[in-house]
Amino acid sequence: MASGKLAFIGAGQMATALAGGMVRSKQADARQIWASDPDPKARERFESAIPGANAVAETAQAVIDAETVVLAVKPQYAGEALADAAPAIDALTLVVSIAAGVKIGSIAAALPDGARVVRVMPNTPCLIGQGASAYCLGPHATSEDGRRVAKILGAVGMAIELPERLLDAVTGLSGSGPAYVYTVIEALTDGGVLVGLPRDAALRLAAHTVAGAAAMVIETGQHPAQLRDVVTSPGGTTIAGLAELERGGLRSTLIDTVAAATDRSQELGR
Ligand SMILES: NC(=O)C1=CN([C@@H]2O[C@H](COP(=O)(O)OP(=O)(O)OC[C@H]3O[C@@H](n4cnc5c(N)ncnc54)[C@H](OP(=O)(O)O)[C@@H]3O)[C@@H](O)[C@H]2O)C=CC1
Ligand SMILES: O=C(O)[C@@H]1CCC=N1
Repeated sequence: MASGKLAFIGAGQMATALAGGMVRSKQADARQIWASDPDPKARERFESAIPGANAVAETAQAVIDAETVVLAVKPQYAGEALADAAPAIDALTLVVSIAAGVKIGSIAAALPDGARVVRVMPNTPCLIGQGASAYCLGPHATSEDGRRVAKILGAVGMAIELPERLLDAVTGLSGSGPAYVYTVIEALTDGGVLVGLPRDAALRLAAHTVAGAAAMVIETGQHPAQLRDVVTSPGGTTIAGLAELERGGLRSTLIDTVAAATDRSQELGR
C-alpha cells in the first residue's frame, strides 16, 4: 500500500474518511489516490479534503491499473459500480468492499473468476485514526492481502479479522455505532444545558467524558461495571442518575439498537 494506485469507487463520506486517514497516517501518497463518483460536488469535496488526490466521473479511469480498489458506494449501487470496474480488475487487483451487508460471494460473482476480495466494515472515526474495523478475506484473497488490509486499517484505528457471518453484527455495532454515541453526547449536552451549563461548555464536557470513559475501558482492561462502581458513591449523585437511566431503559434500547441495525445490514445483503 505504501506504493501503488489506490482507487475508490464512490467519493462519499467513507471514501473520504478512509483516504484522508491513510494519507494522514502516511499509508498512502495522496497523488496515488483516485476516486470515481458521478456527483461533481462529491468529487470536489474529495479533492479538497485530500489535496493531491484525483476524483473523476468515470470508474474505468479511476480503477485502471489500481493495485487496490475500494468499493465505497451505497450497497444498492454495488452491482452497477462493480460492473463498471470489472473490466479493469484481474488477479493483480485487490478488491476491498466496505458496503454494508454486501457479501463476498456477490462481489466475486460480479468480477472476473479468481478475484481477490476482502470485505471490511470500518467506521467514520478512521478519519482521525480512531476507527474500529473488522475484515474478512474472500476465498482467493491471500494472507499477504490480509496483512495489507490489516495494515491499512491498523493505520486508521484498530482492526480485527472475523468470519464473514459476523460482519453484519459488526455493522450494527461499530459501523453504525458512532451515530449512537453522537446521539448520547448530544443528549448529555442537553442535560447539561437543562441544569444551567452554557451549551459549548456542556458539549465539551460531554464529549470528553465519553472519550475519557472509553479510554478507561480500553486502557485499564477493567469491566465497565467495575469502572462504574468506582464512580458510584453510596447515597451519592451517580446512583441517583443511574436509577433514572435504568427507568428510561437505555441499556435495553442500546441492545435493541444494535440488533435492529444488524437486521438491516442482513436485509441489504439479500
Ligand atoms: N457512512 C458510514 O459511517 C459507513 C459507511 N459504510 C459503507 O460505505 C459505503 C459508502 O457509504 P457513505 O460513504 O456513507 O456513502 P456516500 O453516499 O457518502 O458515498 C457514496 C458515493 O458514491 C456515489 N456513487 C453512487 N453510485 C456510484 C457508482 N456507480 N460509481 C461511483 N460512485 C457512485 C454516490 O453518488 P450519489 O450520491 O450521486 O449517489 C456518493 O457520492 C456504503 O456501502 C456504506 O454501507 C461502511 C461503514 C461506515
Ligand atoms: O448507515 C449505514 O448504512 C452505513 C453502514 C454503517 C454505517 N453507515
